[in-house]
Amino acid sequence: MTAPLLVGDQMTGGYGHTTILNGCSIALAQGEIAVIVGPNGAGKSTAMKALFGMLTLRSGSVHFEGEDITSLSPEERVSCGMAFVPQTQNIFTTMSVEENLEMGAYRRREGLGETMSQIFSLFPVLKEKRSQKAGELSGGQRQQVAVGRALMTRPKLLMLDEPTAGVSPIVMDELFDRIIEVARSGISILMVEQNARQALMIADKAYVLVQGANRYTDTGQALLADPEVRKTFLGG
Ligand SMILES: Nc1ncnc2c1ncn2[C@@H]1O[C@H](COP(=O)(O)OP(=O)(O)OP(=O)(O)O)[C@@H](O)[C@H]1O
Repeated sequence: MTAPLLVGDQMTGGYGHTTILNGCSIALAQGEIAVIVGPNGAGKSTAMKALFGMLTLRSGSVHFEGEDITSLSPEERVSCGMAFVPQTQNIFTTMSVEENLEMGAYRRREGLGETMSQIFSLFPVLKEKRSQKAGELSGGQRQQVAVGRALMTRPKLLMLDEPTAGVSPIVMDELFDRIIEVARSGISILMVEQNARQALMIADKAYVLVQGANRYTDTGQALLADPEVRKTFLGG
C-alpha cells in the first residue's frame, strides 16, 4: 500500500465540555479520494476541523506526510500542503471571481498565472465570469470558486466539507466530476458528503461515522455493496 498522506489517529475532542469525537480515526494515501459519511450530527464536520487544526484534540494525533502536525495551526497546515473548503462562507461575495482566486494565493508570488489557468481550464465558467462578483453566481458556481480558491495554494490534499450542499442533482454530478478531475491531477481529496451514495461511488476509501466514532471503513464500492450499510445509511 502507498504511504499514508494524512492520518488522524484516535481523535477525541469537542466543543466546551461536550465530546463530539470519540476516538475517531481517518486516513488516506496519496492520490486517493476518501469520503466521510454518516447521519446528521455524527461529527463529520468536526472530524474535518480536527484534521485541519480548527479543533484542539483532547487526545489522539494528526500526521501529514509522516510529520506530527497535531499542534500546528490551520495556517501552518496550509504551508504543509493542506487546503480546506468549509461548508459555508467559503468565498468573498463582494469580490470578483478573479480576486477570490488571488486571495487564495496571498502567500505565494510565483506562478500565480499558471495556477489560475489550470483552475480556469478545470472550471471554464470561472474564466467566463472572472470579473463578476462571486456573490452573483449560482450555488454550484460559488462552490467552484471556493474549490478554485483552495487550489490556488497548490495543495497536496484538498479537504471539502459538503461541497454539494444545496445544489441540484445535475450540478452535484458536475461538481463530483470536477472533484474526480482534481484527484486525477494528483491532488488527494478528503470530503464530507450528505449524498452518501454518490460519494461512495467515487471513494477509494470511505468512513461511516456514528456518534463521533468509526462504524464502517472500506472502499466505497464495498460499503455500497454491504447490506447493513445500505439498510442503515443508504435507505435500503
Ligand atoms: N461550534 C460548535 N459549538 C458547539 N457545538 C457544535 C459546534 N459545531 C458543531 N457542534 C455540535 O457538534 C455535533 C456534531 O456536529 P458536526 O457538524 O460535526 O456533525 P456532522 O456529522 O457534520 O453533521 P451535519 O451532517 O448535520 O453537518 C452536533 O451536535 C453539533 O450541534
